[in-house]
Amino acid sequence: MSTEFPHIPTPDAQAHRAAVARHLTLTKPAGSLGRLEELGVWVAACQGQCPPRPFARPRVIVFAGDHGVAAHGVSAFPAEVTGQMVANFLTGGAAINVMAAVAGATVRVLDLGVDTDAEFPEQVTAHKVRRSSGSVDRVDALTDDEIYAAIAAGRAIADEEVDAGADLLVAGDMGIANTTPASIIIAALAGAEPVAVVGRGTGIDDEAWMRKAVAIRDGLRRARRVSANPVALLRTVGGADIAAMAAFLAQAAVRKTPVILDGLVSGAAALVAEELAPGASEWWVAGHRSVEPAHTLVLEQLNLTPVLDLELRLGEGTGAVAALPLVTMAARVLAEMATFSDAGVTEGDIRLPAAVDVNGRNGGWR
Ligand SMILES: O=C(O)c1ccc[n+]([C@@H]2O[C@H](COP(=O)([O-])O)[C@@H](O)[C@H]2O)c1
Ligand SMILES: Cc1cc2nc[nH]c2cc1C
Repeated sequence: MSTEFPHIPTPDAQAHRAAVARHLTLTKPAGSLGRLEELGVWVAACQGQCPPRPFARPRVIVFAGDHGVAAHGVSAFPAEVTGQMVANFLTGGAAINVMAAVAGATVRVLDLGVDTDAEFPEQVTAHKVRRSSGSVDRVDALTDDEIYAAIAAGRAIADEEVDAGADLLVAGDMGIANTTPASIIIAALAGAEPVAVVGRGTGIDDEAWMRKAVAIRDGLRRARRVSANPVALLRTVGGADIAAMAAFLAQAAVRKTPVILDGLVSGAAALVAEELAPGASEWWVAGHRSVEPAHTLVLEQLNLTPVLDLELRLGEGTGAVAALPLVTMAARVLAEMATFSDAGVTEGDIRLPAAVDVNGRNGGWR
C-alpha cells in the first residue's frame, strides 16, 4: 500500500476571483462583512463556482481510538471511557450529536483503535486497525503493517464520504489520553519544547500534568528522530486514530472537498497531513482555537485564523461544528444577497478591495 498522495490541486482561482468581485457588487460597503466575506470566497473557490451552492451534506467523522500511554496517568479519565463514548455517539447522546443536529450535519463514528469490544461492532469496526496503541513515551505506537492500514483506512473513509455526497467534512476525535500523542506530534513539527505543549486535556490535576510532561518529553525525544518523515512520525508517536485522521484530511483535499478543522487532535493530524500532501491546508479552515496551548502552535504553523475562540476543549468535532453555521451563512450571503443594481441602491465612490483569503495568506486589506 502506498502512502504517497497525489499532487494537491489548489482551490479554483477563477471562482475565487469571481467571488471577490461579486462581493463588491452586493448591497453593503466593500469589505463590511469582514471575515465572513473571506469565508464565502473560500467556499466558492473550493466548490469551483460562484455563487457558491449551499452545503448538501456536511458530515462529521469521529475517529475513536485508545492510547497505551493512558496507563501512565496522563488523563483525568480511564481508558474504558473511549468505548463507552463510542456507544454514546451511536445513540445520539454526545455533544457532537446535538451540535451537529443544530448545524445541519450528520455524524459517523468509527473505531480505529478502541481497546474495548464495541457495543455495536457492525456499525463502527469496518476500518478498525488494532486495539489501542503502544505507549508512545517508550515504544512505537504502531507496527509497519498497522500504519499502512491506518493510512489506507483514512483515505478510504474520505473516499466513501465524498462518494456518498459529502461536500463539507469534519474530522472529530475521541480517545482517552490522545492529547499526549497529539502534543508530541505538534511539538516535533513546530520545533517546540515539551513544556510549551503540555495542556490540561480532560482536566488533569497538577500531579497528572507532571506525569504527562514527562511522557511528552520522552515521546518527543523519540519523535525528533523521525520528524522529517510524516509516516514514521505517525507510526512512532501517533496511533491508528490520529494516522487515519491525517490521511483523511489529506484525501479530502485530493477529492477537492472543504474541511473545517476542530481542535488539538484534529490539528495534530492536520499538521502531519500537510506534510503528507503539501497544499492540503488550502482546503481547510480552522473552526476554533482550542484552550490547549499546542493548538495555537498548529494554527501558527498552518497560518490559519480560527473562526471562533470559545474556550472549548472537548474534541469530537465540536469546535468545527460550532463554526459550521457561520461558514454556511458566509456562503449564503455571497449567493443570496441582492446586488446594488438588482436592488436599485446607489453605489458609493470608495471601494476598498475585499480581503481575498480566509486565512489571511494573501494579505487582503480592508
Ligand atoms: O480537541 C481538543 O482541543 C481537546 C482538548 C482536550 C481534550 N480533548 C478530548 O479529551 C480526550 C483527551 O484528553 P486526555 O486528557 O485524556 O488526553 C479526547 O477524547 C479528546 O477528544 C480534546
Ligand atoms: C466524557 C468524555 C467525553 C469526551 N468527548 C471527547 N473527549 C471526551 C472525554 C471524556 C472524558
